[in-house]
Amino acid sequence: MSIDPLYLWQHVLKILSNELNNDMSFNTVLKPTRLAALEADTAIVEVPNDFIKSVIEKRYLNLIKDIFSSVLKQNINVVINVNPEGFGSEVLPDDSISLNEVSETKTLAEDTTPSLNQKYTFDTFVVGNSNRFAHAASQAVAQAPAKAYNPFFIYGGVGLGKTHLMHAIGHYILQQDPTCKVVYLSSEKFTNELINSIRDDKNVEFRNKYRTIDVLLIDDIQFIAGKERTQEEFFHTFNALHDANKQLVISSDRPPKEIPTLEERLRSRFEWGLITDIQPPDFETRIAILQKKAMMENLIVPNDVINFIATKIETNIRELEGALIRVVAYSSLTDCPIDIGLAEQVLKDILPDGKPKQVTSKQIVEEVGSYFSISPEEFKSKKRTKDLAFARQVAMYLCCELTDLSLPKIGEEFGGRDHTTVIHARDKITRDIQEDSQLSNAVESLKKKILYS
Ligand SMILES: Nc1ncnc2c1ncn2[C@@H]1O[C@H](COP(=O)(O)OP(=O)(O)OP(=O)(O)O)[C@@H](O)[C@H]1O
Repeated sequence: MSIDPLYLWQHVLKILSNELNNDMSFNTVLKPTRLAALEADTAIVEVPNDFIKSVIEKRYLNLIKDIFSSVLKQNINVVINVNPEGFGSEVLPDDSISLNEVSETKTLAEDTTPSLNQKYTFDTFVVGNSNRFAHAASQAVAQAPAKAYNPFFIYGGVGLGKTHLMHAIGHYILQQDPTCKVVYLSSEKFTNELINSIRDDKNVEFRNKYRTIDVLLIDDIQFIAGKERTQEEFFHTFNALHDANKQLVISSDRPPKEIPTLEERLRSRFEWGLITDIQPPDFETRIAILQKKAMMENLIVPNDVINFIATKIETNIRELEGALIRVVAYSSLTDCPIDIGLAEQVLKDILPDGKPKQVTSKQIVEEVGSYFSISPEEFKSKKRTKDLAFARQVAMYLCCELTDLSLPKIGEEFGGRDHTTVIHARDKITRDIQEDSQLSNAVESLKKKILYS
């Protein structure tokens, strides 16, 4: 059995898009491409014209090679060939634009049609205990936009299906009414467009674009925390849409009240409607997701291998899918049958002996810092503001839990604090976790991030 090049290429592009942080040139240069063949150790990628070929070769070739090599666990050469056939007319014409203009090709007026992933529908979403409520609420919103719950706020850890549900809502609404103006975007893109509109003096255009739509699906809202001007603009967009009875769907990696430096007026608005969370899937749901993915992609994978993957990867559905692809791709490249031995071999580096990797205090400080929007230096500083002191205690607690460092050593890592401070932090957070389920979830997801990413 061989892996479908289309499927493999989509997977590579997804990783690439994440690596490039949704860089605007992605849609212009990298999307109109396809994997024509994967022969031995060479991937042949087809592009519509010489211009795109030269941009990819100059900017992205090494990254693409790295991604292929890591997905397929062997060195892969990548060759870019020009083949205009079958790419359609929407592709950027050859030489129509210079290399340094690539990231400027999208205008504000453009792109109000949502870029919804065709695969992210309610039909392809596997429902389990961890996401049942979020799924039911999403369906209610899709069936009665702006009537059921407005705004609708979904939160949960990385790769657990928030974007999938948002797209499913968008698809459903468009099926019922294709004239409906549905816009999906990340809060980062909203911020970038706002910045561009200020730079290009196109504020009015920006406002018109976002205040005249019927359904706004905005992903990863936590990124607007601390960005005053974006919050201000989003506040007005929110009000304009809500007042006009338009649906807002918002996602985040945490509930509104845990987003630091989010303005109170926005926080309270996010709490007007329904807030729902998605938890990591249980074992049965992980199995069901893997079986569904295998079925959708026509992959034949033995049950014991599915069980093996579902046992090993517990928290992130994106990683679950990635592991399945790796195993199938490796088997098709090496002509070896898919069995547990092969799966173990292929997934070895992401599952080191099943034991969690060695954790350092630096990693803990980085993850906790990114969660609370605090820089690593601040953890060491003498400052004791409430938020900082709390984040520091969480980081100290995690150092006690996840590293072999002694208490004095942990104190040292946090700006030379005494070991009794570390004991106090450890005991306090242990108590807080027992009393506060949201904190408990947050600490659990931080632990998983530190241990497995
Ligand atoms: N319940 C599910 N059934 C089927 N596939 C799922 C389910 N949940 C997530 N997935 C798949 O897992 C992958 C990651 O999901 P998605 O991108 O929606 O996660 P996310 O929560 O938005 O993550 P992030 O926080 O990184 O943005 C997608 O390919 C999605 O289709």
